[in-house]
Amino acid sequence: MAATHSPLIIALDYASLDAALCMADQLDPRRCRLKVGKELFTRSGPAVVEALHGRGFEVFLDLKFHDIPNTVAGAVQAAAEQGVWMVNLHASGGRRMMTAARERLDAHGLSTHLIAVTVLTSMERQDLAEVGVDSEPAEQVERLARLSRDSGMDGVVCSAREAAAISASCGAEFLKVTPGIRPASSAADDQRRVLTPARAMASGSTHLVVGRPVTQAHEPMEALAAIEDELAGS
Ligand SMILES: O=C(O)c1cc(=O)[nH]c(=O)n1[C@@H]1O[C@H](COP(=O)(O)O)[C@@H](O)[C@H]1O
Repeated sequence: MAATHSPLIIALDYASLDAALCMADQLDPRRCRLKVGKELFTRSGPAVVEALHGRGFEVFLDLKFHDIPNTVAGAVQAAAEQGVWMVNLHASGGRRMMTAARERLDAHGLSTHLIAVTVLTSMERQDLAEVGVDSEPAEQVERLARLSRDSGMDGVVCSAREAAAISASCGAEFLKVTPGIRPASSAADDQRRVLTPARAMASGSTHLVVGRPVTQAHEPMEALAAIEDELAGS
């Protein structure tokens, strides 16, 4: 498998294995990693992970586990045993859930990166209020990032807008995987807390998750190259 130094993770949000592989075949494992999420994995199962590994890509399996500790530990183990580079769970599942997942990976010598989703990048203050969280998103992200670090996570998923504060509190090495990346010319779609690629990296993101700005582009490789150019020039 080609290990890449690129911070780019392209989200393969497709409804079929064929569509996902058609996009993967236009991309280069030396220039990005790929993310497999809920829709694609629910339709195609582990076959998609195998197929992407076979093409040389490192895979972020984004299933955002959130359940009782024993169930999440088992799910994380199952993901890691497929050889994925990264897997995630929801930090709001709490300390015992995250610790159980960490301990399960360690007990089996599995080195998959384990990260926790803080506050989804589609959410604003009003969305948090409706689920009973009376905080600004940045404040809740910070709270969950510290809990994630203390529970043995390798990093968090957050908006790039919160990455600098997390670097300050949890350290530069703590992974900040940031979706909601939008080049200046792209639509925000359903995302709310967005930033451009260059500003996201300058803010301390360690990895950028990019979906539609690349996958919906007429020329996906050109869109990817434009992001690389923006990062190189920043
Ligand atoms: O865990 C994620 O990857 C994730 C967390 C989050 O807070 N927000 C978020 O958008 N994502 C994922 O990142 C990707 C963003 O895709 P685009 O909005 O098309 O760039 C999607 O696959 C989302 O599932």
